This record gives sequence, C-alpha cells and structure tokens, in this order.
Amino acid sequence: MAYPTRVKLVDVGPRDGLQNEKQPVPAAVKIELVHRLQDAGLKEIEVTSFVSPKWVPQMADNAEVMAGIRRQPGVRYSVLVPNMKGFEAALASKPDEIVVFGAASEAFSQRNINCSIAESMERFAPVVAAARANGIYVRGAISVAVGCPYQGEVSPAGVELVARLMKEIGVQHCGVADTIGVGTPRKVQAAMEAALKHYALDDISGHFHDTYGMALVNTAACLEMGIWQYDASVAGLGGCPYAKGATGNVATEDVVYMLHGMGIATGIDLDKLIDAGKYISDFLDRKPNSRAATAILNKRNNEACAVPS
Ligand SMILES: CC(C)(COP(=O)([O-])OP(=O)([O-])OC[C@H]1O[C@@H](n2cnc3c(N)ncnc32)[C@H](O)[C@@H]1OP(=O)([O-])[O-])[C@@H](O)C(=O)NCCC(=O)NCCSC(=O)C[C@@](C)(O)CC(=O)[O-]
Repeated sequence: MAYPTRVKLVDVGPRDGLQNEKQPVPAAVKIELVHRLQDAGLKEIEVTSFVSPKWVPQMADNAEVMAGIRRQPGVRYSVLVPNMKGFEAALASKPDEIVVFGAASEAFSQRNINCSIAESMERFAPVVAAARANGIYVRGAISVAVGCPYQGEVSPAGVELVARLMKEIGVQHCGVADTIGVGTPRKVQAAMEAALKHYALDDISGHFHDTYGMALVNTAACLEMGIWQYDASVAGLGGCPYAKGATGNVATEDVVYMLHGMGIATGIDLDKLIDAGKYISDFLDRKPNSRAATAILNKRNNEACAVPS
C-alpha cells in the first residue's frame, strides 16, 4: 500500500506526557503548553484525564486546565475518562472527544483501572452511550497491545478481542498502544491487523512509546499499512504510572521531522513545535527527549554563536 500523503498527529503531551511527573506542574503551565501546541499547528490535543486523583495526582487539576484553554477553531480537545464519574466531570468541561482506555492483558487492566477487561467494558458502555448522546466523539485506547509489564508477550488475539468488545459498545476509533515500547515492526503490524478486523483503516491510530528506540520504525511500518493517525508527545514526555520502566511517548518533533522528510504533510510548524517542547522541558529542568529537537536546537545555538566574517 502507498504511504499516506497526510498524517494527523494527536499530541498527548499535556496528558500522557505530564501524568507521570512527580513534581507539581501548575495548571497555568499545562494551559500554556496547550496554547503553544495549537499555535504550532496541532489540530488535536489530549489535554488531561478525569481519573481518580488518588491514582494519578498530577491530573487532579483537570477541570481548571480545561476551563483555562483558549480554544482555537478547528482544534479538538480530548480527555481520558475511565467511568461514569469521570464522564460526568468531563462533560462539564466540554471536551470534543473522550478516550476510554482498556488493555489487551488482564494483568494490566487490573493494575491500571482496577478491574478485568470484561468489567472495563461494562464500565465503558454507559460512558460511550452518554458521550455519543451528547455529540462527543469516542476514542478507545488498547494498552499493552504488543507487550505487558506484568504478563509479558501479548498476542494479536488479545488485541482483536478488545477491539471487538470496544466496537460492540460503540467506541468509534481504536488506538493501538505499545505502552511499554517493546514492539518491533512486524509485531506492531500484527497488532494493527488484529484491530483492523473490527475497525476501518480511517478509524485506527498508533500510540508508541520509545523505550527501546523502536517508535519511529514502528510508525514507518504502520505508514506502510496506510495508517495515517498517530499519537505523539511533545519533547518525548511521558509514561504510564502503571507501566514502570517504560519511557515516554515518541517525541512529536521526531515524528514530524520524519514525516516531512518523507514528503508527508502534517500541518505542523516544526520550529514552533520545538519551541513548545523547549518551554515544557525548561519548566521540568531537563532537555527535550527528542533527537530532532536536540539537533535543531544545537544548530540554532551554533548559528547564533557563529562569528560573522
Ligand atoms: C478507574 C479508577 C477510578 C478505578 O479505581 P477504583 O478505586 O476501583 O474506583 P472506585 O469506583 O472504587 O472509587 C474509588 C474512589 O475513587 C473515586 N473515583 C472513581 N472514579 C473517579 C473518577 N473518574 N474521577 C475522580 N474520582 C474517582 C471514587 O469517588 C472513590 O473515592 P472515595 O470514595 O475513595 O473518596 C482508577 O483505577 C483510576 O483512576 N485509574 C486511572 C489510571 C490512569 O489514569 N492511568 C494512566 C492513563 S492510561 C495510559 O496512560 C495509557 C494510554 C491511554 O496512554 C495508552 C498507552 O500507552 O497504553
């Protein structure tokens, strides 16, 4: 299949990226990050999650962050929701999209959302119905689609099962997530093929963490299948609090650099995106975890230091 000519990237940095940070990140900083991402051309931003603050304290300011965003026409703002309590709170903040998140392994489902896969679907079903009744689009995320920190290998059959269950309860989009970044191209393609048994190509996305440095090559493998929607996190922020040892998501800057180099449009201004990544990295007192951002920031510094002849 030919590569897509255009790719949609969802920046999950404000949510997936920051949820695991130990230091408090003020709502104002999260809001500024969202503003910088939309100014860089991101058309979908995963802003926060309406989960239990006892489980993920960093997202406790969800309503404040959603209320503080200067919404830009054409940009979609999504939030994670695990149950009806979360949905009711999220609804008041007017998201364009909600994300219900299940897992392809029983062990991860228990650790992450404290219930079995079957129970998670029972919880999600009324959430999905209520969201759709309110005109809110529903994405589903299938975590640990190629490997689980508690179970080990995850088979494509596990992904297919969760994709089928999500489809049956009315989830409109299926995100296939390599939560701990253990996937390699053929394994990731097999997980995608499993999801494709229940979702159309246009309703599937990839979400890759970069623990083993495989996220870009896995993205390229999915591009070969025609998959044109991906999550990524500015400055490579992130990690799931219930997937110890996993590093951040693939850096949005690296994905944009690769796609533009392949002649694939994203609508994103790489320089502005790098500035957004530097903004949040400076706040967190670290360097952006992006090879492309590091190279371009070094180039900028060298140019600034160059002595005119
Ligand atoms: C799902 C629960 C809530 C079940 O947690 P539980 O303890 O089984 O829930 P419960 O219904 O028994 O309620 C216990 C307490 O939590 C409260 N509660 C219950 N629900 C909510 C809510 N929505 N918002 C706020 N509070 C809530 C509830 O009111 C009660 O409060 P208490 O009476 O003790 O004071 C919990 O396990 C949880 O919050 N888990 C979230 C874990 C999480 O956010 N993980 C990271 C996101 S997933 C991810 O990062 C992966 C992804 C998507 O990026 C893709 C990938 O890479 O894999």
